[in-house]
Amino acid sequence: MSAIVFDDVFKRYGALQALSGVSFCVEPGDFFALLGPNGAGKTTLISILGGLAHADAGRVTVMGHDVVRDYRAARRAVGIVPQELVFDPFFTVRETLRFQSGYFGIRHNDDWIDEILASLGLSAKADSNMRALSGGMKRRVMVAQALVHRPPVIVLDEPTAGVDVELRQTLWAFIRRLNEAGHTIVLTTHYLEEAEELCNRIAMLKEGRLLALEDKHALMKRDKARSLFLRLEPARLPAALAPLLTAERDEGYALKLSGPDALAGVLAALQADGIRVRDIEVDKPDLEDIFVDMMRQGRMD
Ligand SMILES: Nc1ncnc2c1ncn2[C@@H]1O[C@H](COP(=O)(O)OP(=O)(O)OP(=O)(O)O)[C@@H](O)[C@H]1O
Repeated sequence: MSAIVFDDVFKRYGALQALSGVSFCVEPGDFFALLGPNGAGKTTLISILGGLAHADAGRVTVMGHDVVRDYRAARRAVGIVPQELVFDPFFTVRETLRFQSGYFGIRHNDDWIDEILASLGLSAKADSNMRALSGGMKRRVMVAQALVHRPPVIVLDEPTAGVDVELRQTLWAFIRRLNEAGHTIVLTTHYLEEAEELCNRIAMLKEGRLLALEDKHALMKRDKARSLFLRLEPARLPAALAPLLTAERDEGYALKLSGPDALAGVLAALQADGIRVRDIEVDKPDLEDIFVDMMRQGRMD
């Protein structure tokens, strides 16, 4: 059984088609990234998952529970960390978390609450009022709140937007531990390096459609384009290589290669013109290059 299933999900806001038939699954134990530019429909998908919005058509399940017909069970199976800070300013941090536990019918949850507070660096703030916390601390509470009922699936909607490096590291260390303990994690992020570092599967959404969904390593291998930087002696690029030139800098030439095999052709062209290579660097594409490329092409797989 998949942890999450989105099956042909459509959602329209007035004239705007926010989701146009999105289908994909997240498997148990995945650390899954949902990427896409502003307005792609990521938050809309997550809202439907959490029962905060209804799909016009299609089906969504969490741990086998339909988010509409089996709302309560579906809701219990998932913890969602929202993008916005939503809280009651008059409660303390601990009260907020106890209240949230009560919402799920869980009593005597203080041991787990203490563990979450400690893992998120919030122990010293347990008795502070929410309104007295800094923005970063409030965001930690949002994360804690999503975890009080120990959901098997944890969804984080841009959890590190506007958050300092320290919290980012604390948060990811904790989320990683939860993933290792068997929790399924889904995150939306604009920080591609975060997705690259943490996630094992990546989906890309654009204008309400899924552009790609792949194992991270397959995705990174798929786009074989490499960039090459050469310093030459004499400093002259053979005419045959001019179409590959992307920039001249630092007394050298940056070339775009169509794949790893293209390197042999470049070297042969240099040799034919009697040009010696003084210096050579080959860059692997990172996720950001691939992402930008795919978004530009609107590639549909
Ligand atoms: N309640 C709403 N009413 C009208 N339009 C909405 C509503 N919620 C979202 N939209 C629109 O639906 C589209 C998808 O929005 P959504 O928030 O899901 O995108 P996103 O991928 O999460 O973007 P971001 O990265 O900016 O958070 C956008 O064009 C947005 O303006």
